[in-house]
Amino acid sequence: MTSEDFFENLKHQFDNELPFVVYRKPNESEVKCLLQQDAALHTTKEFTESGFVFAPFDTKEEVVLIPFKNSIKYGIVMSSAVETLHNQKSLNQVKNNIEKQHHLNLVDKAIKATQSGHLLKVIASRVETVTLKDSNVIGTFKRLLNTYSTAFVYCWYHPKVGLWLGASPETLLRVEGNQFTTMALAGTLKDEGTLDVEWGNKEKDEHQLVVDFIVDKLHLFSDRIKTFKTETVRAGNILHLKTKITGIFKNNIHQIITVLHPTPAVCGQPKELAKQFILENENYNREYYTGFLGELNLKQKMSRNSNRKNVENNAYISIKNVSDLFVNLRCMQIKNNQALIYVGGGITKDSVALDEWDETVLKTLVMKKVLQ
Ligand SMILES: C=C(O[C@@H]1C=C(C(=O)O)C=C[C@H]1O)C(=O)O
Repeated sequence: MTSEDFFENLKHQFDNELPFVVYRKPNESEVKCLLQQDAALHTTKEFTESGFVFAPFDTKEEVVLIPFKNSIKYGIVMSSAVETLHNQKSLNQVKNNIEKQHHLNLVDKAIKATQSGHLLKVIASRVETVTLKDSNVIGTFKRLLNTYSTAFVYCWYHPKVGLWLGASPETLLRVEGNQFTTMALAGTLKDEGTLDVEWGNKEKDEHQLVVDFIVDKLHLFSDRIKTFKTETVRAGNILHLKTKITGIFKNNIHQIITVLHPTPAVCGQPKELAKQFILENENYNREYYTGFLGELNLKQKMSRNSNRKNVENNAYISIKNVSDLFVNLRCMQIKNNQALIYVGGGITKDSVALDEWDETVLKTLVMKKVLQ
């Protein structure tokens, strides 16, 4: 299939108001899509089905599933950049002062809460609306593909839910058989062209809090947990602190998702207190922002031993369940010719409100860069 046919099929699906998802995993060249053959709203509770999940921030809300069995799957390999009209100038509108003041108030309140109570960290977020001149969604998705090769780039649509696009730098959970990989991604700096940066204590502390939470929770279900060295990584125009964590789990994926999501990278610590603060104070609905999305229970053939000398074992192929879930960050929802861009940052007792505002402005540029 040519890339033209591929995108034409997507457009057709969208025009017919049928659910679909199209995505590319970090550092991969294959772009995959799932075209659901009906307009039904499928959901999952137990995470036992095979499909593509789209989960909201609030765990009380339904998790949407595009089931593999009701869908047509395509994939194309795109080694070189897709042809697009790239709009380099970002839509950096003059900030609405009311919006800014509102966010500063929220951050101030969050700082006070972390200074005076049991709350150690909370993510304060906001949504910024940009009016679009161009409503070509597939074109926007192509620009995302071209711009963010190291991110999980996606466009997800369901007529009963909405249209979302994003370029996430954060893995929630990758599972292959009984092995899992996750990451703590927290701590943000503007990318000034080098990875050799000095992180402040505020960033190091808020990062460590996420690492400790994940390791602590995973110990309940897993063996051989390994925490890798913390590194500085680039995500678009931004740098983050990242720590990879791996292990072997004894239970099912549902339990791990339940303890991980939402992590203190996107909610806070302690989790319930942070969630309560967010639901009471943010004054808007995050919907799927800081939720998660990705492939669930893909059946994948695995060769048991890749050691070439061992010819007998090489012939032994097993089928494994593979899931690859990402946190829904650096994302936007498109509604009535407007892009709703969702951004936030971790607040601790050492946060400075204006710096936190600047961080959210920086994060909006990730999506604004691909809008026209
Ligand atoms: C909440 C967001 O990002 C999260 C918060 C970060 C931080 O506070 O430093 C860093 C990465 C993400 O885990 C966002 O991008 O909207």
